Amino acid sequence: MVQVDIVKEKVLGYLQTWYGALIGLYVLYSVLMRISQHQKAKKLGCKPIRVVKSDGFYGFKLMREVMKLKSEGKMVDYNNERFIEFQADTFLTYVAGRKFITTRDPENIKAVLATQFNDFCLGIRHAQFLPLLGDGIFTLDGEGWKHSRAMLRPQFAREQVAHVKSLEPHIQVLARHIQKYPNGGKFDIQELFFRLTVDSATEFLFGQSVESLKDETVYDISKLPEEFEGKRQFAYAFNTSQNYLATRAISSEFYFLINNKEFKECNAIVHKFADFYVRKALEALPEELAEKSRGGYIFLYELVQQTRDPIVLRDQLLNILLAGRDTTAGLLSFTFFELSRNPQIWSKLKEEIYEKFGSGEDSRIEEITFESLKKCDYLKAVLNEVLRLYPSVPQNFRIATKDTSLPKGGGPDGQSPIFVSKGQLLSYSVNATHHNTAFYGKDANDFRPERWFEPETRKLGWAFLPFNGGPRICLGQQFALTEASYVVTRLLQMFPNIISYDDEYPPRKNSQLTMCHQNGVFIGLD
Ligand code: HEM
Repeated sequence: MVQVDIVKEKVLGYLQTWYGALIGLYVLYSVLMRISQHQKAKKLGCKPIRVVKSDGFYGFKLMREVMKLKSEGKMVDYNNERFIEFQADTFLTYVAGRKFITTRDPENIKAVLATQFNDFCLGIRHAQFLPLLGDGIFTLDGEGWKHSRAMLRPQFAREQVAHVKSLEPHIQVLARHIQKYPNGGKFDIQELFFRLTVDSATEFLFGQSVESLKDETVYDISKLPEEFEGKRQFAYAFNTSQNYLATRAISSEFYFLINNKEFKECNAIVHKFADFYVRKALEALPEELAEKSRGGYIFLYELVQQTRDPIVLRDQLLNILLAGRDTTAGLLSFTFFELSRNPQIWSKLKEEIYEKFGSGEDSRIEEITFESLKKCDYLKAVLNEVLRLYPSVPQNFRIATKDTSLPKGGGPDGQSPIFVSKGQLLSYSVNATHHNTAFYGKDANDFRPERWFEPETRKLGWAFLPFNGGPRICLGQQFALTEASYVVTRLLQMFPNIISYDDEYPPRKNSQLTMCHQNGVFIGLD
């Protein structure tokens, strides 16, 4: 009894110090929070999450392993394997001391992206991407995002994305690069696709391509109009800045530490390019813009009719460039990677394209339109299958804006709702969903476009989600599919034969902001 009194006295004495009182308050607050969360969870019908993994001391061991796997190009596949290993579609884990809910369950993904859209946000993506992207659709939450979406959505209407003609000059330059490797000589098509997509995207967005494909190996660059100093540096600067953004994203709350001189210089080059063309568009008369748009739809020229604010224009265009460029390059690269390994699929695709649009010298280029490409069923199946096996954004993140729940993952069978507290980090892996045998059968890991003609694949709903879903669904979906379809069609018409020089399967994948091949895609075409 005397002992208890002594301890009591000591604790009270300690609590009378300012730091003691502070700690006491914190403990009290935590206990009250836990009680309140427990009550909310009960009300929402939640049960404890079925699978919890500590992954070494608070996930520090896992983090080390994941960084190693990432550098080897194996992280994306490893993330899929964990669902299989844990026999769970949703689990809780720790990464560097932080609690993390991971899910591949389509019902949970649907809740996060659509039915409970307001319960989740992007978190600190805006701050992480701010130096390059400013305030734009891809990074904003809440009212700012709503406003951006309302402003940009009409620009992606069908007629706008229908312009495939402006792609042809870029394809011609791309073909010259391929012709440098005759008789099926080995080259990296991924590197060329990254240049193609930055060229076509800058033309579509700013009205001026950066023409990164036109280098001295295929072109007399002295003939290139240099409207201002810095245009030729754009592609390199944008790539470099993007890599910094990816590192800032991985660094989570410590993103601000990644802010060196190179990053700042590259951002400045990108901004200088964007500002130059924005200023030109703002200074031009409406009839001049209409004249310039005659050759193809220019996003900037339409957007100046919505806003005259040069910073808004710059930020939104760079947001779209970031969202649309690497994703399309990745889709094209994985498509040629798989086609080169699957001669039967290549032949079947050629048959469809040659029948519809001819081949070689007899190609009927003017017949390749948004509408006619949409009727190429096998081509659509091939692209779907690539997006299934290699979704450009394999894993994505959201943060809970309030105490809420997710429909699945709790209780002994994992079928009950789970509680998600405010501020909880959540990751959803569409890549893991796309590889789940429960939806795609035993051959879920195989590249088989034919599955897209089978009735069960057509009914997948939220189990096939390469473009996201709900209010934040990708705005450029039709644009990307049209561009990819056009490029595939034209390359097949020009080069009837393909060979693969990559023997590693599944391929090593580089997953920064978006996914691509770790070491390039080496093929031969002739
Ligand atoms: C294969 C090509 C593409 C894929 C797989 C893809 C996929 C996605 C995904 C998964 C998101 C959601 C990102 C998130 O919320 O965290 C997204 C958003 C977005 N995408 Fe795409 N995308 C592609 C091409 C494009 C293109 C070509 C454009 C524009 C020209 C574009 C414009 C956008 C925009 C503006 C958003 C933000 C939408 C919003 O937050 O409201 N995308 N895309």
